[in-house]
Amino acid sequence: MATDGKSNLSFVLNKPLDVCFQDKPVPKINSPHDVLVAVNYTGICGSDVHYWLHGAIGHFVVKDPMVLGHESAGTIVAVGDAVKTLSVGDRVALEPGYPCRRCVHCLSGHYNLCPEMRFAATPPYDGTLTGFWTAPVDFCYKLPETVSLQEGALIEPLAVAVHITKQAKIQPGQTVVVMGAGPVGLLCAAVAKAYGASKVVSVDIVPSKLEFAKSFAATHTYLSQRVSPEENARNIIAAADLGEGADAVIDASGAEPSIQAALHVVRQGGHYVQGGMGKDNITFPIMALCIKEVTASGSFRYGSGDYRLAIQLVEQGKVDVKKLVNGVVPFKNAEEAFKKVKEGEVIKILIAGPNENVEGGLDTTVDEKKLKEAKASGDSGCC
Ligand SMILES: NC(=O)c1ccc[n+]([C@@H]2O[C@H](COP(=O)([O-])OP(=O)(O)OC[C@H]3O[C@@H](n4cnc5c(N)ncnc54)[C@H](O)[C@@H]3O)[C@@H](O)[C@H]2O)c1
Ligand SMILES: OC[C@H](O)C(O)[C@@H](O)CO
Repeated sequence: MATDGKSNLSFVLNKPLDVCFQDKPVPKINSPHDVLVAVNYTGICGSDVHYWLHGAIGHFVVKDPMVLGHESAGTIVAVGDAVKTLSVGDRVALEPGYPCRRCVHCLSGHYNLCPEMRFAATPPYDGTLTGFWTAPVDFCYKLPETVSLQEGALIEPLAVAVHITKQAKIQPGQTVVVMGAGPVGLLCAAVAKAYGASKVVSVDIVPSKLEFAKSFAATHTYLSQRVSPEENARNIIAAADLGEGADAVIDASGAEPSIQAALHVVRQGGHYVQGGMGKDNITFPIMALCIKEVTASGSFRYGSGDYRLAIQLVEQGKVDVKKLVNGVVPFKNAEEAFKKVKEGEVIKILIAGPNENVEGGLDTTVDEKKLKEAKASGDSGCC
């Protein structure tokens, strides 16, 4: 596709709470192994909102204007000379982090740990809320015919959940507790179920989130109380009849009280996974970890095979990511969408576009149907 003269509208964060639209040059295909993708849908992640509000996450500080967004799907509009596996018109989910491929972590298959990772919308790298995005072909995943572009934009958070849940080493029939019922916790619960967990308990401090969790993937829910972590843990175990404790506990909240309760909920010899990000340092119950010989793991983004598995889970109907989408807004309303996420009114909002007239076009079938249903039921989401 000739991109000369094409608009490449991008949603740029200048500094906290200061965003604008900029028409940037369309990126060039710099390697024969790259593809150029017209971005069709992008989900808003908590980290995008955090950068918008605070301009930093930990030591990642926005010093220069940065395009936001990293949960995207789009349509291929051009391919490099060496690309054999994808063609113009293919609909793809974009994996938004590009490792060096040479360091010890990349070579041992843990490329998500690459210290030279260039991750979209993690400063100093621009994100995917833009018209065109260029990426190595092996970080673009063709969507099966039955998977929509909107679902494609949700593959990124689902891949996060796949990676977290892999660390929990869940066996069929085991019991799993997931702390936090935001998008990541909900998806972890769904993946745990898909892995064959017999009980999946969602824990949160917001009743409406638990109601949704029950309708989405949880077999049991627990509304965390302002009591000691030990008491919350006893209550969770009793609420879901977990015997001596859960086989695996995943934290997808990043909240200190939840992490503390988690170590009391997990059974002897069970698995604990830290997926949530929060304060750098917290008080951590080391005696529970030690005496129960709990295996504790961290989980960061996603690695080999996670995107493919995420797409399969959607294709096979094992994780219905569409249910998380409360609304789809046009690109020009991106800031409104960020406000809605900040206000906690939605689980997931997708931003459509900015490209609506490129080859492949926009797949609006899912959102139009969903929006009509939402409007009919009086729940207009954010749109
Ligand atoms: N490990 C990774 O690579 C990775 C990737 C993306 C997001 N994250 C992190 O995962 C976490 C979840 O992401 P999200 O997008 O779902 O965020 P979110 O903020 O939407 O969800 C967090 C949930 O935790 C709940 N919560 C807060 N305190 C709690 C408590 N004491 N007990 C139980 N629940 C509590 C909140 O009500 C909320 O529903 C965040 O910390 C995020 O930073 C990690
Ligand atoms: O899903 C990926 C995450 O949102 C990112 O790692 C972010 O939290 C930090 O850049």
